[in-house]
Amino acid sequence: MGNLNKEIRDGDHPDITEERLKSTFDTHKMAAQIYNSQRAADRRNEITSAVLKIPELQDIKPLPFLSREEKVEEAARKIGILSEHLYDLVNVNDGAELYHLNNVVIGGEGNPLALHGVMFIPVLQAQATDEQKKKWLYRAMKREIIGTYAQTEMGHGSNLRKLETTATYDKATEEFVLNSPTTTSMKWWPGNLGKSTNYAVVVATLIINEKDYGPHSFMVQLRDENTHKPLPNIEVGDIGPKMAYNATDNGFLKLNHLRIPRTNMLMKHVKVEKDGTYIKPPHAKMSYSAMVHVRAHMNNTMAYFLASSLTIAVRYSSIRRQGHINPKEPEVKVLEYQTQQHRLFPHIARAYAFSFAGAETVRLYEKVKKDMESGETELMADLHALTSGLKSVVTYLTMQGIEQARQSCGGHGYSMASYISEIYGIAIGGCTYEGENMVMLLQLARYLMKAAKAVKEGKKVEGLVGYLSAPDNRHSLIDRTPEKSYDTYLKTFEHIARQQIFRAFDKLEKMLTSGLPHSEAWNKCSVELTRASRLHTRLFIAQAFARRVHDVVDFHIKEALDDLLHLHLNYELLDVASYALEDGHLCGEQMNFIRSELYRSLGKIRPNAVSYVDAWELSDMELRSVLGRRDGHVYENLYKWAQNSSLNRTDVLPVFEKYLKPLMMSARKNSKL
Ligand SMILES: CCCCCCCC(=O)SCCNC(=O)CCNC(=O)[C@H](O)C(C)(C)COP(=O)(O)OP(=O)(O)OC[C@H]1O[C@@H](n2cnc3c(N)ncnc32)[C@H](O)[C@@H]1OP(=O)(O)O
Ligand SMILES: Cc1cc2nc3c(=O)[nH]c(=O)nc-3n(C[C@H](O)[C@H](O)[C@H](O)COP(=O)(O)OP(=O)(O)OC[C@H]3O[C@@H](n4cnc5c(N)ncnc54)[C@H](O)[C@@H]3O)c2cc1C
Repeated sequence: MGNLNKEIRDGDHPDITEERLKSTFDTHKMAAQIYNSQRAADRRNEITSAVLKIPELQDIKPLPFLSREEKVEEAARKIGILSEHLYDLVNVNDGAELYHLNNVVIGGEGNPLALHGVMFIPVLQAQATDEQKKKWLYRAMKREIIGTYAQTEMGHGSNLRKLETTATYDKATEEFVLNSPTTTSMKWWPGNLGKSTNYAVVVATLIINEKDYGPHSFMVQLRDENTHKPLPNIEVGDIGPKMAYNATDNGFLKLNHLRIPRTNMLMKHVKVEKDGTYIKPPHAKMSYSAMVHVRAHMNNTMAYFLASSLTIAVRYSSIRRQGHINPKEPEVKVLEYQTQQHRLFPHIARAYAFSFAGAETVRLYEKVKKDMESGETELMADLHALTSGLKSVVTYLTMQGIEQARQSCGGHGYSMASYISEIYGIAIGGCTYEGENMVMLLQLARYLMKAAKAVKEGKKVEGLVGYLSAPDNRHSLIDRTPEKSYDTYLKTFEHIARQQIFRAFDKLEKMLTSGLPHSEAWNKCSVELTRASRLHTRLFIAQAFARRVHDVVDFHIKEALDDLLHLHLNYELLDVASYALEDGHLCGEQMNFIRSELYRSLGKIRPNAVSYVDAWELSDMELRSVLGRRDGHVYENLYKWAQNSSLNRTDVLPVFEKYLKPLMMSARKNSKL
């Protein structure tokens, strides 16, 4: 039998090989859990190997040394090569493979086709009629045209009902007139809008006969297909540098009474007839499908960002030696410190948990998408609630985990050589895009309040909120009864979420009964409401993790995942325990038990720590991190990496003659006086 950890190679740093030799599970079989099938895990590695053989696809130099213009150019250069050879070189079959290919070749900082794939194509697939698909979708899929999704404006992103861009129907010419009447009505933020795209699905407020019908989607050609020059009545450009994600040209767009044909409104579900008659869609929010699409996939992208940072931090912690635990022995790997383990391991468990919760969410999304094609909309509310909560909780916890990973690398974590700060910058955009986190938690809260009301009225609720009408124990049974598949833990999470949901509900009801208008009462309860949403979502994540572990067949994989689940449940419960202590559901003695289980878990995870992150099978090319190198040879490569600094091109910089020398000369002259 070969090594269980598949990353072991001759010549690697002995400290990291020592870690890998301790693995109790086959890392490639674990990858099959993370990526949902052995075939998917195999394909990732095949694609990585194919890319490594193509010299033009390698980074010209480490990305942190490129200027913004160079980053934009480098991403476009690679997209060009990739598009030419997508099928013959690497034979990409589906969205997951394409995503992986992009991560390896280009990375997370963006590329000219990012929004084209993430939103433009999905919105056409979901909302264009067959005729419109023939006109735009097939051209888009062949990359004859490049598009984006232009919804957010300078003045409004969260409140879509107040978008200022108007699409006014002109019955006489059978056209819509698209207009940005104010500075704040300019589209602001859409990815790749600035310089790359020549088409956009523009979301604008539909006006027919002076009546406001709310946001609708329109296809707009922005630039000439040959010269790429903006078309008349269109002003378009880049919004400038951002805290990260700078290979992407997020843009602005001003439309000046631009006329487009009536048939440019996406009309699969909703219609404006020639005479201006408006035909409603089967569900009022069907046009929000592109956002739901991205939200449904965000758990997996966040899991990936978190796992990338942890791979870097855990590998580095296994070769970084500093300080002693036993003064008579050599300096230890920093991974031996319990504080380091406590800082990193719970986030490893979260990365796995997000991936498993993500797989369930994508399954539900695919079902709803199929239903919607035939006009069936029953599960849309469930999906919206689930994805709203998950996008908020997962992005926030990912942000925490990446920052802990960075700090766990000490000083070198702060260098771009770690690349963690770039990953952080890219990932935390997710707290804002696709719905600001608080706004989305409040969307879930609407759903939870409806369910709570139904339960109070004696109705039985089912599905994601079924636990609200299930029997509850007054006291948690953790450490009070033999544990069966973490049942006592999951019931405790249920209790905590249920209590908070009803607490928020009662508070809201009390205010409403006192005569406060609903919107004011809602605002005064909104912190409690967002807490309810977070607890409900964290329960779902824990349940999804437990369901996955339950379904695993391979003994060693199951055992290793079970260890992570054990850590996850104890760590997360401690994080939210105050809710259960408040009403005596948990007592101090049980808290001690949970804490000691957490510490025991850290010890159990420790020998497999490197293997848990190796199982994500993230190649050096995609990690782009000196600290996270697979071979563990960090120090000599840190020195090599610094040689790329343009400041090192000469020993003496011009600023010396210009500013520093005069400064010192004058100081010396003054001291001689
Ligand atoms: C690689 C990196 C890629 C990055 C890509 C980033 C791209 C982007 O960011 S694109 C822009 C994303 N923008 C957003 O997400 C905007 C966020 N805002 C919204 O989605 C909406 O304004 C929202 C949902 C908050 C409120 O919508 P609004 O139409 O005012 O509805 P609202 O009055 O609150 O709710 C009405 C009902 O519709 C329901 N509803 C809202 N959205 C949906 C939906 N998508 N599906 C089903 N039901 C929905 C609500 O639950 C509510 O139901 P109920 O009345 O039963 O409680
Ligand atoms: C990296 C990145 C990429 C993006 N890509 C695109 C794109 O491709 N296409 C596109 O159209 N857009 C894009 N966006 C825009 C993005 O979708 C919006 O910025 C986002 O939806 C948040 O809206 P906002 O900026 O209006 O925030 P605001 O709503 O102004 O948020 C400011 C504060 O107000 C609070 N707030 C607002 N409303 C409420 C409320 N009802 N209740 C309680 N609190 C509230 C928020 O919680 C937040 O704290 C992108 C943004 C980023 C950062």
